[in-house]
Amino acid sequence: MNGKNDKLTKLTAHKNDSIIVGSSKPTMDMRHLIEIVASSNGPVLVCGPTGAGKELVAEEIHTHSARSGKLIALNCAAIPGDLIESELFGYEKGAFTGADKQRIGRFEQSHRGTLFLDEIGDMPLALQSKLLRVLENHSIQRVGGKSDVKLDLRIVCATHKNLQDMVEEGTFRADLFYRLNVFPITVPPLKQRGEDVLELLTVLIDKRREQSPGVPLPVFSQNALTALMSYDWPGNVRELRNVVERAFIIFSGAEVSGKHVRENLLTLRVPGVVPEEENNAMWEATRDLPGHATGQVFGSDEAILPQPEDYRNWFEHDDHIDLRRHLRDIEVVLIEAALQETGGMVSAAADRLNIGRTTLIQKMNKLMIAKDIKVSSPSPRHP
Ligand SMILES: Nc1ncnc2c1ncn2[C@@H]1O[C@H](COP(=O)(O)OP(=O)(O)OP(=O)(O)O)[C@@H](O)[C@H]1O
Repeated sequence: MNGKNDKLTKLTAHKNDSIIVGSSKPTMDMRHLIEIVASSNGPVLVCGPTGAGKELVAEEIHTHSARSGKLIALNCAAIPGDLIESELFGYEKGAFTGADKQRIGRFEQSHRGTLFLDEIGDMPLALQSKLLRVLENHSIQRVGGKSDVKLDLRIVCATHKNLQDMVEEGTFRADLFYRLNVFPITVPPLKQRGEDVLELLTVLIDKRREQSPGVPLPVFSQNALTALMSYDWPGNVRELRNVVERAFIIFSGAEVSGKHVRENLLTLRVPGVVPEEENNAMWEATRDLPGHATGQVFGSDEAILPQPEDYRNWFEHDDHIDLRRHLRDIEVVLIEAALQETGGMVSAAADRLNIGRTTLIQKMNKLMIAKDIKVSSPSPRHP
């Protein structure tokens, strides 16, 4: 890393033997729980929203256990319901058409190791009772088989669904739920552990750099970091990983500003850049506004701001305007300009904008604007 990203690394990197990145309290608490539970052989239920790191928790539990076997995974949502049984239990030769030789299933593959059943909420009801029996008896029968195979099993399940609700609806067996829920671990959504964002960003940038050495890094400005930290992350760490991916593609070797983050990287929340036609239409429609044609609006001591009334004939130029977006853009530009003018002094900027300091701070938080606005930032490679 170079420049700001170097600083970022020093600020946020921490050394430990965990694959779970993050030093926020919720993450540390979760890691502590994992350490406690890893050494037991009981089932663990990992809950949390999609992309938050449930699979990583399963990996960590296995790594910290003393179990000598492998970590074997099965995603119950990714396999058609009628195939899950043979995937899990394996089958004997001739058990069904196409079973031309014996096959060992995931239960047996995970003997002395850990079986990770992802999306357990998607397991068909009929199989749920079979899983319960395995948990009680510590043995399985292959499909088409007659004898029991004794196994040393450790099961970790994960779900983003609310199993308790499913139990009430009758779509998840209560007895299995209580058997699995002995040791629940909840992976909090990323928005509840905002302090982890910078650490994760550093690690994800490093990982991405390892994949393509020689590609110049995107350099995140302070504003960009502030914007990332104030975002809600509905897609959690997976979404952050996608943001890093996009940053490498769009801003390789360039500085990423807060505006770039809002408009180019967090496209889930803020739709992409204004299409060129929309931009042109905006320019066409405002070129006749007072001051615009003469460059006075931004260029002269006698600048005249466009007046609200001047927008009255907007629809003579275009059929639509995204009002919320337009008003938000004006707010962002003026607040950033005021902060720049006052060297990041919030009270002074609030004076210039004729609003209260608290109001300005609320707006800065909402619009993800940092105090220390950069004077200029290079354009992205492919804006
Ligand atoms: N704390 C973390 N530290 C480092 N990487 C993380 C962390 N949490 C998640 N990731 C990364 O984010 C991505 C998504 O994580 P993971 O697949 O574990 O999420 P999940 O909760 O199992 O999602 P889903 O419910 O959609 O399967 C992976 O690339 C994972 O490596």
